[in-house]
Amino acid sequence: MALALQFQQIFLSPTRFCSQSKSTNPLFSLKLPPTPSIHPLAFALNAAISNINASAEEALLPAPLRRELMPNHVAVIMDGNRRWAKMRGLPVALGYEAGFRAVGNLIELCGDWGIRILTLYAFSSDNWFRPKVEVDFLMGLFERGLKNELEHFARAGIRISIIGDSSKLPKSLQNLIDKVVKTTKENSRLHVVVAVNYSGQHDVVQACQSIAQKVKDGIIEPKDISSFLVEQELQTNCIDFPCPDLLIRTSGELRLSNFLLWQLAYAELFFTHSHWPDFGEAEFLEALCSFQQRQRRYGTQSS
Ligand SMILES: CC(C)=CCC/C(C)=C/CC/C(C)=C/COP(=O)(O)OP(=O)(O)O
Repeated sequence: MALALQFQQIFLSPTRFCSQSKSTNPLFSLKLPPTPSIHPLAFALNAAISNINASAEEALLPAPLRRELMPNHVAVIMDGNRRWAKMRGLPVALGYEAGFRAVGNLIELCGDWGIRILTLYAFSSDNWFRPKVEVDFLMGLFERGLKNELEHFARAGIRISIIGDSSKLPKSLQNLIDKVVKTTKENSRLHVVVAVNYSGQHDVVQACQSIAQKVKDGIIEPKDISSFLVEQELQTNCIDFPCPDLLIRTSGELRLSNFLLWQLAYAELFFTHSHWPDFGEAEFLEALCSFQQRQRRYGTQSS
């Protein structure tokens, strides 16, 4: 335990979820009038500021990425935290800690690169069957992370939502989740959706139950049930783009593990052998470049 603590102090010093947000620089949000000002000097000045504005926006995106092809919504299965720890002879808890830091880096990159929604699979409804000490550690990590970063989320324009059945979580975590969700709900730079005690099958089942109830109550008729209506009833209805454009799964497993089963119908998939704690900027860039080279046809047109 002492060794673990020492490692934590040396290698896992607390980092902020997001560093100083580049997009909060007033230059980036400066709105210029659509028509040139009357005085030529003012016009030249406006044009110069406009160029700074444009180049600054572009500078946030690494060279191979094209802004118009960026995914709106990225979902991630953060697999391999325990394997990462075991490979290094470390306690599992340190794998989760390192995974948590990788989350912070990814949130920062998504904010900087203009991704609108990031959905993270933090705890599946099957994860309760893990050793109690591990589950307790994860619950503590979620609580500590949310508490420490709340102020920072608020400042960095990050909105937090939770999907899954949070009624089974420790009461203190439930209360904190309510507070974080309320405090950040007006933020619009990046929407981070954390799936905790989540099951994709259960999400579809609860949507069916809700629709069945509406039919029973005479609010709708069976013929009114459509894909659109089902989507409204899924837990991801809290976000602007409910269906992810890109799913990333780390650690070499090629499966969905009950994550966003309906919502991933047309997502592009990116799998990597890296364990989640090792997933950083270079690999995220690779995933996005791969995404930008895909032809998304939604089963309709030929190429
Ligand atoms: C607040 C927040 C979003 C925190 C994130 C912390 C974090 C990384 C959680 C992931 C938990 C989890 C069950 C991962 C699955 O991989 P695994 O650990 O089971 O790895 P394994 O496949 O090697 O066993």
